[in-house]
Amino acid sequence: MTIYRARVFDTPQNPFLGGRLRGDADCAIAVDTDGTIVFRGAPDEARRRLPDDDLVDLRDGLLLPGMVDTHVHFPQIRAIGYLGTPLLEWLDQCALPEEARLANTGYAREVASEFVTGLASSGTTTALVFGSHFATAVDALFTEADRVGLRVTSGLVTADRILPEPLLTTPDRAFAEGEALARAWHGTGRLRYAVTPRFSLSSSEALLQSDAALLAALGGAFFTSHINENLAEVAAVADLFPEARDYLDTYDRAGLLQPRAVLAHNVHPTDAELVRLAETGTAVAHCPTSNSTLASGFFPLRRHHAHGVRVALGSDVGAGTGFSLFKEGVQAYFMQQLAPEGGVALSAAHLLHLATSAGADALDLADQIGDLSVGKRFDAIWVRPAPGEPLDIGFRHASGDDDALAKLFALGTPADVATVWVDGRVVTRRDRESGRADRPRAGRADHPRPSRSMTP
Ligand SMILES: Nc1nc2[nH]cnc2c(=O)[nH]1
Ligand SMILES: [Zn+2]
Repeated sequence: MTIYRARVFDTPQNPFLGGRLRGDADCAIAVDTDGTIVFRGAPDEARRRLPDDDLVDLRDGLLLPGMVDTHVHFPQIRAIGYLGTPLLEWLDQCALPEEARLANTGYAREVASEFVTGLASSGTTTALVFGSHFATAVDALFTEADRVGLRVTSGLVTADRILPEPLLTTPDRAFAEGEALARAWHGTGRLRYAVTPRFSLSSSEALLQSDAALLAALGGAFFTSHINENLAEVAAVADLFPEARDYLDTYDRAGLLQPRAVLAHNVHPTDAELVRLAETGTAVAHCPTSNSTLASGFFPLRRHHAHGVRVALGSDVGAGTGFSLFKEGVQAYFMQQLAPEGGVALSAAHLLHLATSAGADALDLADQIGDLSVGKRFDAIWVRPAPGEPLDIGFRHASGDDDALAKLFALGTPADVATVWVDGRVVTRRDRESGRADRPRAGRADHPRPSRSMTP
């Protein structure tokens, strides 16, 4: 058992439904050797109940739930930062040529290591990851995620038209390769499989049907793809699927929609699509830096919520500009502030909820992660800015919890994420002197600065 003593922020009560930020100025959280939170309360009570257990003093900073990224592309870490083109041109010029390089398994392994390091060192402990068109590359991703211990749901990306030839497959091959990957990884440790057609634009009806058949065959797997991101894309999908009522219907007709489904973007939905998303329980990943980079448009958050559609955050690396969900949170705030039809006024508590509990809910993990309550897994991040940095000054002069959290979203970067735990084990820690995050490690029980002698 280890007791962590810290200032703790989380959002067990949904702020979009009247809940508030839970800010505990001086809180003890006891975690058993299995990684479950077994006590949360006053430090002196923790000491009374658990007099012999290690106590780790994290009061110099903030303890938050691990971040949950519901849409991020593994093969695109080296493509981040290509500015100035809309979606379809960006795919042609930037993303797809890079994705083709993952045919080389050595290259894919390097990228997998960079990618998992990028997630962990930014404080992302759980992610729904868009995989690669190459089964060997997806295998490399699962291998690395398993080694480090992150919670990753991912799968083979499928396409059978429009994309460059090396990225194409056939419905039969997609099924066979996806099934083999899922048999190897779905349910292994913290890993799960996601059936992943790239988008309807690059999918025949037969391919979507084969993806749906695999989803049905696996049981408990996810479906993820893109939808309604860009107006030229939406028009092209309408041309290719004349029978479909709308973009969503291309997936719906194949039988892909379900509560374990996450569609990225949905910047340009119809009301009928929002109704159907809610009916099927499909969640939406809102990716605000990507929507800005590619000038895709303003995300209609109010309409999603009015229809009862679940929304969480995605970084959409590499159209998105990095892994940090602090940045995605503040960009979501900016865009709602500027939305032409009137956006949702987002508080810092809303942003934390979108980056943690809402993501846990979208990934059907709300019973395990998303906040730091008793009974949940200890997936957590310790944010400790360097002394004298603007975030450190902000924390020291904040007027209260909401103000401190707003400063975190305004100023926080991966450099401020000092330690990251999954299931109670350190997966990465940043060296105070060099500022470097150590290479994410293979889930060893390993805690920062334990001190049994410290009295709370
Ligand atoms: N943002 C984004 N949208 C897509 N639609 C199809 N593929 C992609 C992709 O890689 N990134
Ligand atoms: Zn994407």
